Amino acid sequence: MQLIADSITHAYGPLPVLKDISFTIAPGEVVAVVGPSGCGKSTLLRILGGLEQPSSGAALVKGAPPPGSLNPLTFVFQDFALLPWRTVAGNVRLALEGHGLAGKAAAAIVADTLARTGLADFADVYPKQLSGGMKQRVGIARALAVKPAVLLMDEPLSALDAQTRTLLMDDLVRLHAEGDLATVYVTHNLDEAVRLADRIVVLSRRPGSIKATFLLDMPRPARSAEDPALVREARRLWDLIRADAAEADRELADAEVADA
Ligand SMILES: Nc1ncnc2c1ncn2[C@@H]1O[C@H](COP(=O)(O)OP(=O)(O)OP(=O)(O)O)[C@@H](O)[C@H]1O
Repeated sequence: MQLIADSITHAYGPLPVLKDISFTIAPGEVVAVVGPSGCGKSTLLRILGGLEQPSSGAALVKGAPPPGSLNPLTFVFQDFALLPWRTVAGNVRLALEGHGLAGKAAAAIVADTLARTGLADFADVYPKQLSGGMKQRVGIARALAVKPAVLLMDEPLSALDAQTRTLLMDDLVRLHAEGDLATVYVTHNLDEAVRLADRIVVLSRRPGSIKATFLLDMPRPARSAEDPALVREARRLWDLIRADAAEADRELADAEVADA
């Protein structure tokens, strides 16, 4: 299944947010979306996932989702969004219950998903007993349980410390090596983008339009944070974003002063 951003333009009332965004996410691909604060990254992700309708253009799906997919487009958010009164297994099962799946069939999927995400020993633990990294593993497990074609990840690691981020990036690399899962990965963190993405879409400041697209053809499992080629790519990205980011920060600061 392909997910297609087809000339997406969006405004909130008088505020133009996105301008003529087009790209395609193929099976197995990881596309990172980066750009200055407020340029419309999260809005674009919500539109791609069908949570919002764009002012013009469309988010299109072409082809069939993987067999057994309960939710072809599934979100993973920064704040984990776990239910505190449910165990790890209970949180993952919740995603299945939403699709009418219970009993043995659900239990088998939950067990398989927990094993794939390194959570098998934590099935009966409650979220408050888990570190931030483990909580986000549960968030990812819950998303994987419904067998998505495309994961839509909005700053999934930005609440975590650097070490935990590295571990979870390793997890994501492994999960993508298992099959045809595709991901749209919104991030501020250019190191995450160059570690994980096949393609990086760089948005301009608001209204976000595509300023550049970077292709990274190095195999994901072979990449490491210290790799000089990746460090160079991250620097090229930053050079491209820097002026827009500074301007976007000034606009935000001006807006805050005006609000005060
Ligand atoms: N529901 C909404 N109603 C009105 N304005 C909104 C809404 N959601 C977002 N905005 C505005 O649209 C612009 C883009 O927001 P969005 O969250 O998509 O940007 P972003 O690039 O993800 O930002 P950040 O990098 O800070 O997370 C911002 O100016 C924001 O205030």
